[in-house]
Amino acid sequence: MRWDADRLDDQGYLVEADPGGMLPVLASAAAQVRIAGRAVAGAGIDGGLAADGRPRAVVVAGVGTAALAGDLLSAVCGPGSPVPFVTVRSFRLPGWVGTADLVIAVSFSGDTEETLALAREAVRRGCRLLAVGRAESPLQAVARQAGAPFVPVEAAGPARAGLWAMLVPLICAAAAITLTSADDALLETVAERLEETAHRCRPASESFINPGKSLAMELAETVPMVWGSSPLTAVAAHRLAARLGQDAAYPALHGEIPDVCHDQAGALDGPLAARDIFADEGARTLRLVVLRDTDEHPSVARRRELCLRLAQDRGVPVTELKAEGGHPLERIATLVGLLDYGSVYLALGYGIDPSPVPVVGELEMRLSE
Ligand SMILES: O=P(O)(O)OC[C@H]1O[C@](O)(CO)[C@@H](O)[C@@H]1O
Repeated sequence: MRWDADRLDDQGYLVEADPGGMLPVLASAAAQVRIAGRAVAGAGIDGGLAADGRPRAVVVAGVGTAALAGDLLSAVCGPGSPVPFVTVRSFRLPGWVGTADLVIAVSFSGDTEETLALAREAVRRGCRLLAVGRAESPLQAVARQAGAPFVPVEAAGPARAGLWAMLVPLICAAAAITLTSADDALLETVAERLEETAHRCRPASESFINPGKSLAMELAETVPMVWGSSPLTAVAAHRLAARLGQDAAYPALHGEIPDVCHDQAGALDGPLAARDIFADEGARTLRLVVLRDTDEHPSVARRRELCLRLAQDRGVPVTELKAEGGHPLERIATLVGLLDYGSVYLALGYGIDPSPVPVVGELEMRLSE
């Protein structure tokens, strides 16, 4: 696999190399937000959730992108939330989860083993349950049997492309129990932000003005360390690493400042950061990608600035992206919209079809043997 930036401006190639249509699917993010908003209204979850009052804790049960939606829910509701949020991404609920808690089982397919196990366990324990997933899926059957509310997920492409379809119901559910604010106007603002990014990152827009293609060109041939400067942008960092792994078969480290400074800053003095004077240009592979939030703790902002300087002092290349907007959902949209394009363009620049993840398919096949 060879990186070739010229591929990104070859319109014929971008269609041919993307048979699963990941680029058009990315462009449908805004539509996903609007459709999900209508699905929530149609499911009538607001009244039911509000009538039962606030739970003791909100537990989001899911894996992969669904779990990431749970992390985003927690970050959007913020550290001031009177109710704790926990994302469970395996087969068992923690022992303390019980009748006073709301378990939200999320699965794009509605047919993922871990999530179904968690949803069934929540029912057995008498927890309040909300399910979000594909219509007529096994997850919907669990909800139906338990008499629990269900929000259908409608989106094209693989699960990772359905982030907005899964996240919007979670945000609306949290709003129904007054843990965040979210109304139609906010969803429309988020949709417009995603539309704007899709326009700027559209395949026909040339690399030199296309932020998605520029990001891919910066990431190419580097090992990215992606650091968020708030809990919200740290989830965006995780999102980029997850998408790179799935779209582009590409590794990336991620974390949140300040914690990540303790764990990963050491790499700035490591073998991937050092310049090999005997090698060609490509020898230095580390890149620091910093995802800034508008809402940063002052001590975090100071560490962010200093870490950027430490990287620059060592000649390690840096990419800095900043979230925009007021509401955290809007801010995350401005970052994730762009990062998703960067990841898909990176795959295409390497000649990789961004839709299938063959090794995960193989894992699932072996598990079913
Ligand atoms: O949202 P679902 O359908 O439960 O899938 C969970 C995860 O499993 C995968 O489909 C495969 O690992 C991921 O892409 C996805 O995030």
